[in-house]
Formats: sequence, structure tokens, C-alpha cells
Amino acid sequence: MNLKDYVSEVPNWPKDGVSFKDITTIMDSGEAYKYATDQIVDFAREKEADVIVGPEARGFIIGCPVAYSMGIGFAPVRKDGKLPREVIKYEYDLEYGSNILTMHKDAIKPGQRVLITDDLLATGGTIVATIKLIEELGGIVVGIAFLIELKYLNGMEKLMDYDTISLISYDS
Ligand SMILES: O=P(O)(O)OC[C@H]1O[C@H](OP(=O)(O)OP(=O)(O)O)[C@H](O)[C@@H]1O
Ligand SMILES: Nc1ncnc2[nH]cnc12
Repeated sequence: MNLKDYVSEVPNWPKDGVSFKDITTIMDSGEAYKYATDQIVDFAREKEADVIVGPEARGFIIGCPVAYSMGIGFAPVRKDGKLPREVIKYEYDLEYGSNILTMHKDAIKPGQRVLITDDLLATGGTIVATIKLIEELGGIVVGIAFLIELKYLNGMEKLMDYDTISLISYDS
């Protein structure tokens, strides 16, 4: 299956010069969504992950079915002001704008093997913030899985110390 056939693209959205790559068209197809999820499950099993972490909101769409399929937990990384218990925070820049991400202090136990999922790697700011939160709590990031990598934004350069996969990549 060629997953790229299921990605739709919106030029100049949400601002000029950004080409928005939309994964909801992958989810529209049960077959493509399952195919993408199964590939990430294989990676997560190989890495012997014992918890999945994904950033709001599109990281949930990828990570939750992976966690369910493996019978392990999913810990959400959320935008500021959303999580009810005590949190740790990290502020970062996005391809467009900036953001604060938070995680429950008790979401990860020291030494847990964590696999991170997200729909898309752009500048890498979101994933670096997610890594910082997990590592502050004592988690070990054993792998990072993306559906889409925008190679031209060089986000992967920030992730050189980690095992990563991206199912689809774009050079321009
Ligand atoms: O590599 P980066 O430059 O950090 O960009 C990628 C991130 O940006 C998008 O999320 P966004 O913050 O727009 O939130 P959303 O999923 O709630 O739309 C996307 O889902 C990734 O998480
Ligand atoms: N170009 C892009 N397309 C889709 N989601 C994004 N998140 C950050 N940059 C993006």
C-alpha cells in the first residue's frame, strides 16, 4: 500500500508558505489507518515499549490505537491548562507559532520504556518538548514514530540520538 496516496495537501494553510499535510484522509480509509497503525505496532514491539506517549491532538490519533493493540497504556502530552493533576511544562516553537506542552507528573515511572508517536515531524519542536518531559520524569525514549516527515524542515537533525521511523516522507 502506498500511504502517500491517502495524504491530502492544503497549500498556504494556515499561513503563506506552509504546505499542510493532512492525515485525516488516511483515517478515512479503514485499510490505510490499520496498515499505518500495524507498522508502528511492529516498531513498538521491536523496541519493547511499555507505554506509548503522544502529543495533543494528532499524536493521540496515532498513539492510542497502537497502545490498544499492544495492550499497554497511553500517556497524553497536552497543551497548557488541560490536564487535571500536577503537571510539568515545556515551551517550544512550532512551524507556525509557539506552544506550551504539559504532562502529568505521575504519567511515567522512572525506567519505563516509552515509544512516542505523532502524525507529523516538521521542525521537531513538538517532539523535542515531548522528549524533555518524558526524560524529566525518568522515562527512557526507546523509539519515535511518525506517519509523515517533512525532510525539508530538518526536524530529524534534532532527533539524532533516538531511533525513529517515518512511514511517509516529503523532500519538498
Ligand atoms: O515538528 P513541529 O514543527 O513541532 O510540528 C509538528 C507538530 O505540529 C502539529 O501539531 P499542532 O501543534 O499543530 O497541534 P494539533 O495536533 O493539535 O493540530 C503536528 O500534529 C505535530 O505535532
Ligand atoms: N506542514 C504541516 N502540515 C501538517 N501539520 C503540520 N504541523 C506542523 N506543520 C505541519
